Formats: sequence, C-alpha cells, structure tokens
Amino acid sequence: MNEKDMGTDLEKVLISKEEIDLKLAELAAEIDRDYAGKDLLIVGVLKGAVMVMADLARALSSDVTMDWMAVSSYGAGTKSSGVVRILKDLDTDIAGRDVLIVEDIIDSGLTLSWLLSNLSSRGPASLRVCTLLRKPEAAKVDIDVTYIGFDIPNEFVVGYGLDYAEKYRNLPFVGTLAPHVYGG
Ligand SMILES: O=P(O)(O)OC[C@H]1O[C@H](OP(=O)(O)OP(=O)(O)O)[C@H](O)[C@@H]1O
Ligand SMILES: Nc1nc2[nH]cnc2c(=O)[nH]1
Repeated sequence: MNEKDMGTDLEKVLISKEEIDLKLAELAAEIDRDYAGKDLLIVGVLKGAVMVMADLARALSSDVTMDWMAVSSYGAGTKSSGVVRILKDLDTDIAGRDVLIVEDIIDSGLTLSWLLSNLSSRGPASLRVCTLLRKPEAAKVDIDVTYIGFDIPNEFVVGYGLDYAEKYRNLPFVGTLAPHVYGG
C-alpha cells in the first residue's frame, strides 16, 4: 500500500521508508559493534515489531538468533490500559544470554517497563532495548533505552507495523491518521 492508496485516512507521512531504512542501517552498525563476539538473541514484541525486526535483522552483519513475545496492553482504542498480558511467551531460555528487546514504539513506556522486569527476572547476561520510535512527551515511566530510531511528537501513529484496529500495519512508512478515522 502506498500513500495515495490511503486516501483521506492519512493525515501526513511522519517518517518515510527511506528515513527508516537509513536509521535501521545506523542502528544495526552500532549493534554489530556493541555485540561483536557475542551470541545475541533479539526478541521482537508482536505484532507491532514485525517490520522493525525483519529489516533490522537483515541489516545486521552478525549472526543473531530471533525469538518473539506477544503481549497485550492496548484494547481496540488508542490508549494504553497499563495491564499487560502475555499472549505468547519466548521459546528460548534466556538465562545467561545477551538479549536485545526490539520494539516498534515506546509510548507511555508501561509495556516495556513490565517486559523489562519480567525478562530480567529470568537471569539474562544482559538486557537492552532497541526501539524504532519513542514519544518522550507521553512517558509515564522512565526507561533506559540503548538504541532509539526517532523521537516523535505525542500523536497516534500508524504504519510500518503499527496499527489502528489492526489496519495500516503494512504501510511502508510511519504516518498520522486523520482525526475522523479514530474519532479524535
Ligand atoms: O509504551 P506503551 O504505551 O506501553 O505502548 C507501546 C506498546 O504498544 C504497542 O503494542 P500494542 O499493545 O498496540 O500491540 P501490537 O504490537 O500487537 O499492535 C507497541 O508495539 C508497544 O508494545
Ligand atoms: N498504532 C499505534 N500503536 C501504539 N501503541 C502505543 N502508541 C501507539 C501509537 O502511536 N500508534
């Protein structure tokens, strides 16, 4: 799907596919450097992080292993409920492993804060976070994030994995929705 096919649903493109590709290449180079000689496990948080995981993993030169977790903190709407449920747990035992959580977005930070405490209780050798997007103005908790793609304004965004009511995940860019779409 491209920008034209979005019709009147899209308000604006915030981050283009080209900007995302460039940023992921930079982040991948940093990660390659930081984990040289290590056996890195990257953990994608479903569903939103699918695109970031796929593109980041292919931009890395090092061999990594990949695993997935699905958690739910949002209902059908656009606000975090703060209540996190595991919908799918890791297949990997992460005790003693170097683990990098890969997220599409940190908004309130509630999901990640919960995930960090859950995964750190499993005894990884190291645990860090990489996110494509972060909304500093929306933060409800302070989180130490090692790899950040873009800090963005406090607006609801879709595309590149991010949905509204399960739609728009397949847009190759990140954009904002027209207020009439979500009743904003
Ligand atoms: O910082 P927070 O306010 O907690 O928001 C961030 C979370 O929200 C999104 O997931 P969502 O719950 O929408 O599920 P999805 O990835 O399956 O779309 C996103 O992928 C993060 O995991
Ligand atoms: N689609 C989408 N999901 C989110 N989850 C947390 N923040 C957002 C956002 O801005 N857009």
